[in-house]
This record gives sequence, structure tokens and C-alpha cells, in this order.
Amino acid sequence: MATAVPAERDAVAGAFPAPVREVRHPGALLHRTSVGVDLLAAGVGPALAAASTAAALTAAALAGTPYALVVCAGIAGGFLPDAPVGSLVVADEITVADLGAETADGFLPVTELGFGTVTHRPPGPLLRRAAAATGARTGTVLTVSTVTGTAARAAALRARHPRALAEAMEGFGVAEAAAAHGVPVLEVRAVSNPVGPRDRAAWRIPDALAALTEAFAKLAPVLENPGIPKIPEIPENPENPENPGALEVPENPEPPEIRPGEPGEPAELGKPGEPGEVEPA
Ligand SMILES: O=C(O)c1cccc(C(=O)CC[C@H]2O[C@@H](n3cnc4c(=O)[nH]cnc43)[C@H](O)[C@@H]2O)c1
Repeated sequence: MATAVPAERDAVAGAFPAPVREVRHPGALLHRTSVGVDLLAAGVGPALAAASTAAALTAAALAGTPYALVVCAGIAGGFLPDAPVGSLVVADEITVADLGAETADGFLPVTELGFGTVTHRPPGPLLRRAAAATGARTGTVLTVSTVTGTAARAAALRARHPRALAEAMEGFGVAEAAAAHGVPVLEVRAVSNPVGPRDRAAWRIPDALAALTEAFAKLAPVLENPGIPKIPEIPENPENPENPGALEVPENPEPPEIRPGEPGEPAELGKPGEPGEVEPA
């Protein structure tokens, strides 16, 4: 579970039974709950959130216990009237709003420049279960690098993304990291403020954090059993032109010896193995 700041991480932690313990990896400090869900304050903005999430995913994969699901969570700005302050949004599209080029004819997303991606979509069945469990609205959650501060910018974003319910700053970065590891992603946001003219005093942060705790209490059973198989990554093999998408594997590979409770045992959701962990001093 990746949030931007520790206050959001701790709000999510409030939905799980105490205690949590710290697990330190290079580039990612995890809070591991007693039910095996890992929480990460991944940093503000898509770049740092992607870097931190990728570090956590890589550490888990190297330990032989890859994550089954990544969830980006936190507070957000909501587009009125569809996502008022206090409401909860689960993204059916996680879309980066400002990755592209400004032209004389307006904004062009990177995809129209011929590269990259601008949207990640959570698996439909998981999304529907998450929305049903929490009562959340579903729609596009935009990822921005600059918080919207004017009515004109809010209107421009909605004109370009009519299904947008909320904007926040990490979802696309977290989703890019998850996609690189072939792991599905969800984004869950509690609306703390309207998207529009900047009025920081009007942000209802404590209420949104409380809504986040409540949402994750309801989501816990869904997250424990997301029902989504990991998409296997097929590494390229340039030396095998008949099957360039597969690495050569011996015909009867020796099965790895795996004993219960050891690294390599199929992981419980989000519960990486012990190697690589460093307990806090
Ligand atoms: O000051 C606090 O106590 C506090 C507690 C929890 C979170 C914060 C933040 O400032 C979180 C920043 C985080 O929130 C997202 N966010 C919220 N509203 C918007 C918005 O209107 N536009 C874009 N992002 C928004 C965003 O993901 C930030 O990273 C403070």
C-alpha cells in the first residue's frame, strides 16, 4: 500500500490490527502490519512515489515473495459536483494529466507523440469488489505534478478528462512501478478538498484521513483475497529467434526446494520473505 506522506500511511494502518514493524530496504521503509500487508509512505509526487514503490517491489521479488497487488492510497482533490469533500473514489483509470507536450493547438499526451503510456487500469473484478465493499464512486483519478489552483485549470482538466473524479499526485507513478513488475494496481482516494481555486485552509484533512481508515477496514477482506493471478513477465531472448519472448529453460528443471515458512514459499498477499530485512536499530 503506497501513500504519499506518513499521515496517510498511518491512517491506512489504523484499519489493521496493531502492531506494525519497520522493515528497511534500500529506497523503501516499509511498515509491515501483523496481517502481512506492507505500508509505504512513498513520497509526494509521481517520480518519488514510483522510485519508492519500485524499490519495495524489487526487494520483495528478490526475496522470492513478490507482491500480488499494489494499492495507491491517500487524500485527493475532488472535481465538483461529482466528488465532493468527504467522498471516496476508487480509480477505474489512473491517468497522468500533464505528461506530454504543449503545442499551439493545445496539450498533446506522450502517447500522441509516439511513446509511453498515460493510463493504467485496475483489473475490473477487483475494482468492482473494492467499490462495492467501500461504497466508493468509480472514475478517472488524475495524477498531476502541480496541484490545481484555479477554476480555469480545473475546467481545462475536466474538459480533457470528462470522467475525472479526483486529482492527486502519486497514482500514475505507483502504477508505472507496478506495471513494470507485472503486478495489478488499485488507487483509493478520500477527497479532502475541491479541485479549483487554492484555499489550503479549507482542506478537510482529518476528515479525509478518517474516511481512509474506514475505507480500508472495509477493503481488508478484498485485499486479503484479490483473486488476481500475477501476470508473468516474459523476458526477451534474442538468441532464440523461434521464440524470442522466452528464455531457454532446461527440459526437466530441478524444482527448487521450498519448505513452509521459508523464502520462496508462495507469498501471502503482500507478505515478502524475511531475507533482506533489516530491523530498525
Ligand atoms: O498537513 C497534514 O496534516 C497532511 C496530512 C495528510 C496529507 C497531507 C498532504 O498534504 C498530502 C499531499 C497529497 O495529497 C494529495 N492531494 C490532496 N489534495 C490534492 C489536490 O487538490 N490536488 C493534487 N493532489 C492532492 C496529493 O496526492 C499529495 O501528494 C497533509
